[in-house]
Amino acid sequence: MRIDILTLFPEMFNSVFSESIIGRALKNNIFTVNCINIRDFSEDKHKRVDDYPYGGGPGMVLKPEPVFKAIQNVRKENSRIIFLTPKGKVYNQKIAKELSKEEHLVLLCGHYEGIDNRIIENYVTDEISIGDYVLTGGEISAMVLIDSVVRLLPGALGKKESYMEESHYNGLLEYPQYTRPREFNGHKVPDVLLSGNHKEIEKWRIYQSLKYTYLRRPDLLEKKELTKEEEEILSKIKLNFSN
Ligand SMILES: Nc1nonc1C(=O)N[C@@H]1CC[C@H](O)C1
Repeated sequence: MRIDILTLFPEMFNSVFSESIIGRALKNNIFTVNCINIRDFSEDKHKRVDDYPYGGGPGMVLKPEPVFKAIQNVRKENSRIIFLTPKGKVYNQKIAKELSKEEHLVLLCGHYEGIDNRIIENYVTDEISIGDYVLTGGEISAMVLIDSVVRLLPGALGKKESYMEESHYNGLLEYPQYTRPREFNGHKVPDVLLSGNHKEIEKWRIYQSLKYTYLRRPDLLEKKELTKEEEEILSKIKLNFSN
């Protein structure tokens, strides 16, 4: 997978691409990435990339020409041109999985009050929001998208870092995790996890996953096709936790 990032602040991405799992995936050529400064495509002698909004109002708007030139400079036939914006569809693991199968992602990071709408209407394929809040720029949203997509690419996660059972992967919240020591500040690890009884451990994990999802994200349960066993466990949970 190739990822091109169109941004006014390419330096913001340095640590993301040099550290941890994403840094290692890059080093191992699991994906390639290129940060492009939109300002390099401004033909204005002052390298301006923004201007006042037509119709008045506060703030500035990203001009269409430099953004268009930057997009044309990187786009390929089947590129997904993704504009990060609070007005987009809210990002989730399902979208991450879908994007992880693409060959080429172009991430357009907004700034100021936004971007000239003619770019969105005519050249953007996807508008994605990472949540209902307003950031100062789209760069952090782009980092969130890259992290969640790259970790799904074959070979990105090492043997130890399985993602098969993580929250929002199988549609439910993940069960609680514990590691050594067995007792910490008087708090013990649940006995079942020390029992070596994998059937019981699996049952405990399904129960915990359904419990957390029922209590914190019942909306995920509505979308999830539960097995008969999961339905039975959920009925017990509802009895135990019905307030
Ligand atoms: N929430 C979000 N999900 O993706 N991007 C955002 C976001 O707040 N973007 C900023 C809005 C104004 C500035 O243009 C950039």
